[in-house]
Amino acid sequence: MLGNGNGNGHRRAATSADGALIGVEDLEPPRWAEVDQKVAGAGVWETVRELPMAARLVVGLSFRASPGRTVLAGVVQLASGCASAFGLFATAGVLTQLLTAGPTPERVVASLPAIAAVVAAFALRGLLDSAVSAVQGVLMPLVRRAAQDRLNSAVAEVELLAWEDSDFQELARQGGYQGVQAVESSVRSIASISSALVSLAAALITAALLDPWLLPALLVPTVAEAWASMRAAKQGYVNFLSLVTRRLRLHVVENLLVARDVGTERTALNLQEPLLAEHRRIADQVTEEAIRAEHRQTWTRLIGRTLAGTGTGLAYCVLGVLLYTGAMPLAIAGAAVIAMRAAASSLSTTMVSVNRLYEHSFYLRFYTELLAESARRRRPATGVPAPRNPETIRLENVSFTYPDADEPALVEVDLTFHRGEVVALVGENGSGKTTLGKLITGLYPPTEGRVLWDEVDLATADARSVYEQVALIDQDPARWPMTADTNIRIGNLAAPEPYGATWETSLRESGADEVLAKLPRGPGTILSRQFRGGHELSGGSWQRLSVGRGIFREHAAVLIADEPTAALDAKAESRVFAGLQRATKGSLDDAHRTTVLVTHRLANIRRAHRIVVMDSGRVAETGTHEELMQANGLYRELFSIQARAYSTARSCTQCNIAQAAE
Ligand SMILES: Nc1ncnc2c1ncn2[C@@H]1O[C@H](COP(=O)(O)OP(=O)(O)OP(=O)(O)O)[C@@H](O)[C@H]1O
Repeated sequence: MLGNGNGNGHRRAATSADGALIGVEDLEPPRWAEVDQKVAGAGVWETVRELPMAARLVVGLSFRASPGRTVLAGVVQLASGCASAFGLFATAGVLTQLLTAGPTPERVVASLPAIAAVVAAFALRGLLDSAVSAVQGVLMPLVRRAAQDRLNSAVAEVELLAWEDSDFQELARQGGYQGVQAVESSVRSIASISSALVSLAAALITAALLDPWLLPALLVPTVAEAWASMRAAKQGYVNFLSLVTRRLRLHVVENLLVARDVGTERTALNLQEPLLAEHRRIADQVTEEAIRAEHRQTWTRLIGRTLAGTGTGLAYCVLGVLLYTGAMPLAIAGAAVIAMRAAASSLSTTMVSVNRLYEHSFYLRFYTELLAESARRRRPATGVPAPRNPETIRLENVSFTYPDADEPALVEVDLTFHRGEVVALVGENGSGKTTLGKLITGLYPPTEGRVLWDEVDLATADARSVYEQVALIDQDPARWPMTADTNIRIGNLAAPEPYGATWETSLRESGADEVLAKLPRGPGTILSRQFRGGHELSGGSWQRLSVGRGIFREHAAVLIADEPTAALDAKAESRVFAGLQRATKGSLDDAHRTTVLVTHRLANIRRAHRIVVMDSGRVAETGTHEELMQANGLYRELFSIQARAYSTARSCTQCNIAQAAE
């Protein structure tokens, strides 16, 4: 069952006695799953109205993927239905002629044209069915591709902050997998419904023409079967929703069992057994619930079939009564039986297909919901380009809170950065330095206040024109599973001279030249162990590539370097800091770029034009090194702690170890 959310992300911390390895047993379901619970609780009629929406979406996608093949599929499918209908009329004709009074040889001869028509109808039906399979076989992968592409394009445009929202992440996972799969499967269901409906209509019309009483008699099993199928489908969907969080947990644990990035700790901490136990525990719950749901669905289907069987029995009773009372001649009865059997068979095909589409419609909802949510979370194109090489970047009373966070990460920040400045951001862990870097560059929008590049509020500027001018050396750099040189070149894929002077400078200033020189296949070595022959780098080497990437983005007007040397050795570190100082000049002819440097190594930033000290999301102090030392505040305290460690005869590390031992 879904948890009863109280809105704070999770409810109770589990103890080890609970056996929940993740630490929280009762995770809150995503918001969209709560909404869908309402959908699942809606009446059958309300949800049946979803079917045309589902059909419209899938046919629309199919049409966009291949208009010609979509029309062809529709025509061939309808023709196949018509061939079945024609076969039914012809069969009814044969039986009527065979059962009329008179000598048998004459009746057989008289029915020969009708028999020929039956054979022709079935042959045509066979041919058309093959054509249907052929067209569908081509159309389905095309529709899948179109659906996936539409989704990818929508998701690729969402703002960065959306990925901080766990609801959106899970919706993207479900929509991308279940949703796209449902689109593809729905093509077959819709095609089969259109053909089965033609056959069903033919059977019902034949039955009604033979005797109008047969029509209501045939509708009873139809309604019973329809009710049961839809109810069972909805029960399946409710079950799916109730297991969303547990399946997510299962997925996370499955991933931990095979993920390479946690492989070392997984082995060294002997975590395989606890992870397996956790997986089995959740899998047991999911399986039990799935079996219970299957039982519920089986009961529903059984009730539906019983009612449908009773209905069919009633229909045959009606036929018997019609024959007994002489209301229907015996010659017509054979055709009536054929029409009734054809109606039952078409009905069953229609129901199976409608039911499948009905099931898919729940998952198509993820798809449409993800498209809509992505559109909502996309930064609209405003047509206002960000100023090129802004003279100033001003934060006015800026506050920022992460989605679902209780506390703000930044509070009422007022700051101005000037072109050509190197500004260092310092402060304790969690004081808001990284977050501030993301706001300066427009990667996150402020919750309150404004970020202005010159006089343009970034909220009104086209996002791409902002990012185009940003170089970001991330604290935890991306390890692009590409060749080593591409790992640097993606800093500026449009560089007119990819291996020109800027390339050389980037390699030299970042120390990436030494990394490339040691690679087994040189710059063309693939840096991912996912690929055969792929190579892995040390943490420091990855960081050098990241710095190289930042410097290679020479046209950027704003450079944010977040802990760019945390993993570097002392020699590489001093080289990188000197390189970043020089890179501040950039390639801008008439101006320097603005560099923001986030670091804990205070000795490296004494030459920064300005130092901003952050404390609990607020700006605590600003000034040059000398000014801040004189102010005798937080900066001086942090600096003195580091300086003391370096000024003793022993190294800081030895010092700390010695102190700990004492
Ligand atoms: N993705 C996130 N979602 C929610 N909260 C976050 C996220 N990233 C950071 N925070 C919170 O925002 C606050 C500021 O974090 P930030 O990473 O900006 O600090 P920092 O000064 O860069 O820290 P450090 O020196 O450890 O890198 C912290 O309280 C942190 O827990």
